[in-house]
Amino acid sequence: KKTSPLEPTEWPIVGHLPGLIANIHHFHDWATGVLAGVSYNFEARGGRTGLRYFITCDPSNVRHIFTSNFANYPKGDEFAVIFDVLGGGIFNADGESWRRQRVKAQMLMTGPRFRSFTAACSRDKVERSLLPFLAHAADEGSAPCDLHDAFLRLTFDMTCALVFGVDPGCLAIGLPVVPFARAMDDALETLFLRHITPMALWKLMSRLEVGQEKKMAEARRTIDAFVATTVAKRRADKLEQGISDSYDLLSSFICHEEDSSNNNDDDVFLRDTTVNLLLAGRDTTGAALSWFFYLLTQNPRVEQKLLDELAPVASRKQVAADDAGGGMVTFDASELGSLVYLHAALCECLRLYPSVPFEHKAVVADDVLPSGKEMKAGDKVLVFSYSMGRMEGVWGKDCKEFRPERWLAGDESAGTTKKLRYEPSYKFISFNAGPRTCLGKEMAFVQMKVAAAAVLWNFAVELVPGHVVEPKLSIILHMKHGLAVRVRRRDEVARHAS
Ligand code: HEM
Repeated sequence: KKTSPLEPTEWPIVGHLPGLIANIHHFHDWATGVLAGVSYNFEARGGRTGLRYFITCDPSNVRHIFTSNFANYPKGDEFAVIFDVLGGGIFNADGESWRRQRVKAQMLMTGPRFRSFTAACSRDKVERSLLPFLAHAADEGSAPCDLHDAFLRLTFDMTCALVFGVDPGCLAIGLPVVPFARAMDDALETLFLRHITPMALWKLMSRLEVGQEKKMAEARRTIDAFVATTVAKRRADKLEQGISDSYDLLSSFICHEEDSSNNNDDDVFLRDTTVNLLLAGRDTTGAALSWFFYLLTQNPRVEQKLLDELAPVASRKQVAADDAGGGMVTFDASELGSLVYLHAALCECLRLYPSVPFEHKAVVADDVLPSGKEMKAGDKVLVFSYSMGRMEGVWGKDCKEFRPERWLAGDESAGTTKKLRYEPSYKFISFNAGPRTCLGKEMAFVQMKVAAAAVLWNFAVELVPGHVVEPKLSIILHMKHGLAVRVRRRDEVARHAS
């Protein structure tokens, strides 16, 4: 069966699976084409395998699911089983457990103390690790470097420092293999495959520890061991010296523990919370930075406009940087807060390449969506953020172009200062929408701005000719083949022309 030419054929017994398998190598773009061809809504059926999802990228449905009828669309038990590595942490939780975790995490993450810790950590890590790493790559001459890997290492170190209070040093020169970081990558890859493999099959593979599930089992052991060691160390710190001066989230959670006799339950809570926060913070921000620089290599006009915007801030700092000997400039988050074009360019990047390309929801009670689709209790919904950012009906005819200007209101030529245009979250869903909106959005912008501004100002980045950049199949929008680039110091190229 097929109702439109862009829709995959539905076969007896196996449903849409042959179409999915044939297009899995370019899954996100294929799914976007299908959704565009069927008015943004599609029911994917896996025939007798039992797989069935209602897939949507329709803003009116998104608004309904994430906000207006939020209580009817939790994450659901089945997804908690798929994402078992996250335990009962905030990403997996629903109802009262989710609400309590959210309140606690929000209290710790939005306070001024943690905010300034985030800003200081980000700047410090960029100055002490990212810039020296890129300087080393630039001095090496013609050898390409993988900027995607570098950004993931950077954000892993940054997030570990914020969450655990330890810097694993992933971005040290020589790029050491860090088993914990590798384990997180393996886990994410498996989580995607579990969405498209019948549950009975992947559960059997998991029990037998074969195939991809073998990797998952090993990853889980590595993650659990790392967290257990770190929690034990932080507890020991607390006993020995008190850790009230530490700003990282783990220390804050330990300080807020109500009953110190209940260490076992607390350890499970701390394990789940920290793994969730690490996943939330590391991969999302690292992936976004990678796509941002990929887009800049393809759009020199935007790159120049960003340099123009940075120039007045940088010129105040250049002398100090030259005096210090290195000649490289780093920026504080407070200096970048007013740069609207930088903010717009990051939003535009996340519109085209949302770090979380799809979201999942379950249906509690029968309901009718604004598109007219009847949902039954127990149904599963996938909301495709990647596709939503590329729909003409949502973003206009130029929706595939990288054009930060779409985020700006006001006309400089007419004397009005540019300011950011508000886009509702049910249309720009990259940070989720409604009560479950990303808790780290502000923190993510701080990290991205500090890293992006420093790299942009100090280095010219060029994509290695012929290198193919495309998304990887994962629940986070990583790059399948990395981002192979050559970097040069800006003072060796014509510096900041305008
Ligand atoms: C560019 C960077 C980021 C993007 C695009 C992003 C996006 C998202 C999205 C789409 C969700 C919803 C996920 C889901 O429910 O399945 C989410 C949730 C969340 N994010 Fe972020 N995020 C980013 C950075 C961060 C950072 C740095 C943190 C801090 C550690 C963070 C903390 C969280 C938390 C705690 C939630 C769960 C909220 C809840 O369920 O109530 N995020 N984020």
